[in-house]
Amino acid sequence: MAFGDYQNEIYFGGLRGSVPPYPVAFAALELTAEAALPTSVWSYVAGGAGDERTQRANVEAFARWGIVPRMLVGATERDLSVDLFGIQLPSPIFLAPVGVVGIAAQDGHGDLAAARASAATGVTMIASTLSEDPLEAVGDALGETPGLFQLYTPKDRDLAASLVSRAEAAGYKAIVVTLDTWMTGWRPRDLTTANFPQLRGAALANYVTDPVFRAALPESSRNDPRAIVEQWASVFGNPLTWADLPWLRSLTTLPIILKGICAADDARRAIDVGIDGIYVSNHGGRQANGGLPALDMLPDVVAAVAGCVPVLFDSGVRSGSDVVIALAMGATAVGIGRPYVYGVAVGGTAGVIHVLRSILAEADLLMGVNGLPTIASLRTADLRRVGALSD
Ligand SMILES: Cc1cc2nc3c(=O)[nH]c(=O)nc-3n(C[C@H](O)[C@H](O)[C@H](O)COP(=O)(O)O)c2cc1C
Ligand SMILES: CCCCCCC(=O)C(=O)O
Repeated sequence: MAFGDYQNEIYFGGLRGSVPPYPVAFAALELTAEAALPTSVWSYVAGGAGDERTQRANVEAFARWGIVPRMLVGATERDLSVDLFGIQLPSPIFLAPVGVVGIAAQDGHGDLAAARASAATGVTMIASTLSEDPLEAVGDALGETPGLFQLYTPKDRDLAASLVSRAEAAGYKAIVVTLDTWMTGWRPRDLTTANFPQLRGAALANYVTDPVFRAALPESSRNDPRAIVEQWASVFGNPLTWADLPWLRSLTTLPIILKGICAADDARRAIDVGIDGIYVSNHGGRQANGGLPALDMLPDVVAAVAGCVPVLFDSGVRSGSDVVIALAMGATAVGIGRPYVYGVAVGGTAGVIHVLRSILAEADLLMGVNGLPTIASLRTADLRRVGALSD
């Protein structure tokens, strides 16, 4: 079934009198998710760093780019598949790693909801270190869909090695190392609601199930939530440097992707030391305020990488048209972050499936009407900047 067929399901469902169960437009989804969540949870997932200007700029950046449509192509069949490390993925989108996502789910199992949606749609998921279900359970829920594991590298190297080897054993296909969040940025909404301590305790399943983590706790404290959170706080957040990369590389034969690389020089240097993939992201504006929109940093990185390794991208993607623009700029695959969290909030697994299918349907239909039926054709599309940065 073509991704765009989801449009027909919604139309004909509407004709039969059954309205779509979840909002289709992103703005409506956002409002519904906000209404469904307690204020402190909403503030955490929707909020960002500082006055959130970078977060807003991430979204607005997409509106400054447009594709020149091509006619008489007869793009009745579209192929949105991409290759990632030799794995053929049916679509070019993936679920970005979202920690603590369980707090947005009615049943607390947001990671499992996302993994089941990944299994149902074939959309790859990057499972966060900070999950409420152990990475093995999340991996099982992915079914046949390949998953990637995101590593928040702990200070304890043995614990890092243990997490990576568990991810390997659970069948994850790559390790995504996040570089930009070894400490949290200045997040006024969280500081105002003072909810961070409660959030921290909610997503430590990968730690409490880890033999290295458990061994570091006195036996009498292994089931004590306070001791677990304290132990976690003492190991979380290794401010990695270039000198750590050979060690990271030595942990696994799986491909390693670095998340948060936005400078061309950093991308080149990472490839020189054997990194297998670059992930352009500013963490959705949650870490550094006042920075450039992530999309505006993508072209330089794509040019620097020059096709040597895949370039993943996220931050600000809200629709199928955003996906198409990022692909036309050279991203290999495009990450969906907050929209899928809102899907969890409004409908659990079904909500995430709806969000993913809506984004894919829009991308598919857009490629058809623009006469750009494949990802390869998108790469050669005439993409024009339509406004200045200060618009
Ligand atoms: C609630 C929340 C939790 C996140 N947790 C993680 C995480 O555990 N690991 C990580 O690498 N990125 C994390 N991110 C960042 C996302 O992977 C992604 O970079 C970001 O959501 C993209 O921005 P957007 O959602 O505005 O499109 C998180 C984002 C949100 C919204
Ligand atoms: C103490 C660090 C917690 C990070 C939580 C997950 C995340 O990446 C986020 O953006 O929030």
